[in-house]
Amino acid sequence: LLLAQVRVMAQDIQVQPSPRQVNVTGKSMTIPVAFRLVGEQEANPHAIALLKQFLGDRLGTEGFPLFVGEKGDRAVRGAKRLIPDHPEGYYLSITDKAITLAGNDERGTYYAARTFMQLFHEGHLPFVGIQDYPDVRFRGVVEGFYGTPWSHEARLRQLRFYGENKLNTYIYGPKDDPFHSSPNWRKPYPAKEAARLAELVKVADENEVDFVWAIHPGLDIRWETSDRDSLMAKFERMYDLGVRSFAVFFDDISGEGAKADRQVELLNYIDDHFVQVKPDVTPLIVCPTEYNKGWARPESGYLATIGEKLNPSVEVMWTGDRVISEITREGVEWIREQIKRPAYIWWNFPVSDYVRDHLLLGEVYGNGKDIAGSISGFVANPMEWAEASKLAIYCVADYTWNMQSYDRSRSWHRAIRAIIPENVEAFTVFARHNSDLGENVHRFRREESVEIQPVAERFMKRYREGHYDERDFLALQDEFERVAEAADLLLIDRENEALIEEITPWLHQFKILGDAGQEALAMIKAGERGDRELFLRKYNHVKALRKRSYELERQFNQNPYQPGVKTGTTVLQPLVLDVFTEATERFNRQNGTDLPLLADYSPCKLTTNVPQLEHLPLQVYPSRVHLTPLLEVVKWPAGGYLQLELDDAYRIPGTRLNFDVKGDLSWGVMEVSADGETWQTVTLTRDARGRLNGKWEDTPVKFVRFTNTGEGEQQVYLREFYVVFSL
Ligand SMILES: CCCCCN1[C@H](CO)[C@@H](O)[C@H](O)[C@@H]1CC(=O)NC
Repeated sequence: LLLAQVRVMAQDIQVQPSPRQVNVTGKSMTIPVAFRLVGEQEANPHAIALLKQFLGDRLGTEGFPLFVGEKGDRAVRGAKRLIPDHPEGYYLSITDKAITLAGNDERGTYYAARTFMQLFHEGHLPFVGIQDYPDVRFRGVVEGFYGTPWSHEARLRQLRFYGENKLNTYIYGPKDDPFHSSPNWRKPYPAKEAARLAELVKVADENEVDFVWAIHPGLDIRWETSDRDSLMAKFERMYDLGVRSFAVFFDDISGEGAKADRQVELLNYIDDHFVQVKPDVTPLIVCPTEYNKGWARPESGYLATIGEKLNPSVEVMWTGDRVISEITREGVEWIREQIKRPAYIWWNFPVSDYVRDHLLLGEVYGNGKDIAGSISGFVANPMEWAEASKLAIYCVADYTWNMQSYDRSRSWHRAIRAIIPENVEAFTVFARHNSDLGENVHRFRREESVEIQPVAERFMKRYREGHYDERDFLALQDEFERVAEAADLLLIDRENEALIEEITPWLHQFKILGDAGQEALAMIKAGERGDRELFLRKYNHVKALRKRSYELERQFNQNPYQPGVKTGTTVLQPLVLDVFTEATERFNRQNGTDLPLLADYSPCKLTTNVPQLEHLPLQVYPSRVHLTPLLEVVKWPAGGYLQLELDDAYRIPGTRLNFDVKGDLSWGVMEVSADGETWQTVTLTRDARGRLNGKWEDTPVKFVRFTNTGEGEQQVYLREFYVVFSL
């Protein structure tokens, strides 16, 4: 046995998530050429399988002893006192005599094995004693977004990723799966989907992940025994497929399905007659209709009913103070009071189904580090881009396992190394400029381009004043070069093809941004040197790049909500536009020319007095304006109006309203006006799919508005509202 000559200190121990207690002697040993497993019969079979697969032919009947087992197993009898008395806790020790992997329970043993595997990577084994356990009981991901559900392969990769990062929960709840939600929640999955779900459950088990199957019945549930029995029957079928963890989602619904006492009656019935009678089913999880503080209405008594009448064994989900929000100590203490139990956090990040043209690749920050004792679970709702979501998921794994030691920047850098080790630098450049959401209906924002932002701001200010600092100019040029390089390096990356496939549209957009930035800066130099020919070359190149960018937006990632491909929207894109505009305006002044600036205006302004619509981004095309549809129920007060002001007077060959609403729309009226004073009503006709269509062929108008002229508040789903205009 050779003592390795390298000293290994605690901070050299690269274990993810960060372990709670690490004691080192400073010494280490070369990796034994052979190991023998002790305890195989009693230990968690998934841990044994993992070790066998990892050690491969190093495993034999002779060799260095590797003791594996749970508290009470013979193989780890000696370590009993050292095993942390916490769910999923473990004790790991490496000495010159033996290695011990001792779990407080089966999952703990599995985690000890995972940690052991990470200690291998430097080619020697440090002499270490680790006592570790997670802060949060249930940790993982809820696939709960609107949009294209993840593919089967993507889900398999996710489950293995969770096993590697000690996440123990995956909640299956894709809103657009018709067998999860309406209309087919009552029906069994067709054979093919059923087989796939069964495979997911198996792979989840192997990775010590609870596969939670969620049902979303609220859109059309009837509070009768027939629907209750349908739901129970569906759960039985999922149980037969191997599912041992269940959830009921009552989010994003209105009407009958939203009644608290009905929901509680059903949930208690499921708990009493299904969860509690099966030997091996984990606690039932519910996502309430009032799932964030912004929507909680004390007068409705909804949360009070949940708190008082729902069986205490049922977990209740919560997204925080708003739908999309940072989770704070104050916030979780508030909800704990209401629901009389710790909340099970559904964190709506990095979900991007309300900003679908953006990638959210930034750091995970803003959540309290002092909330572990007040929550029972923490699951992240990801983007429809499974591989790209791993960045945030990795950080959530770090955060929920050991909150106090969580370091947002260290975790983010480790996440990138874990996901694309061959192109860390390039992906870091890409991710740091693809992290903010832009203006959005939830008004949730994230930092972006943090390092270069002050340089860009200072440069533009001084450039306008006529004396910028050359070092700032060079720093910006360098960053745009890195942007262009990163895009090309990642576009040819073959190591994580699934990831590159997801982000390719954004990589093309990123390349254009890098080129446009360098060329816009070159316009400044050409202008300063009075080199008209060069200036015009660069000017035309930037305009061409802008057009390519615009065409890319029309071609990729088309969806009815936020179609297109946005990148660097918070700092770099505006900087390119500012530099281009300033340089062109100077050129025009110096040369008496009138080179047009880039058309980046928005020909349409939205005004409204309906709170949920206030910050609705518009999708503007050459002759159409779309309102971004909303996934949530919109409460439209009497007198509430939504108004579009066009940039000129147009005819309106077509306008469409698609409010998915119970009953008719007689309470609303659509009008147009040329001056915003006198209004004419537009006749709306309903088409086969229930959508309301109108048009205005008379005198051109500048304003279009829709008003609730009825007596009371209406609740609608704003599925579609667009105006086609023509000169
Ligand atoms: C506000 C209702 C629409 C938001 C729905 N949110 C997410 C953000 O868009 C969406 O991905 C998801 O379905 C979720 C619903 C939700 O937050 N449930 C607890």
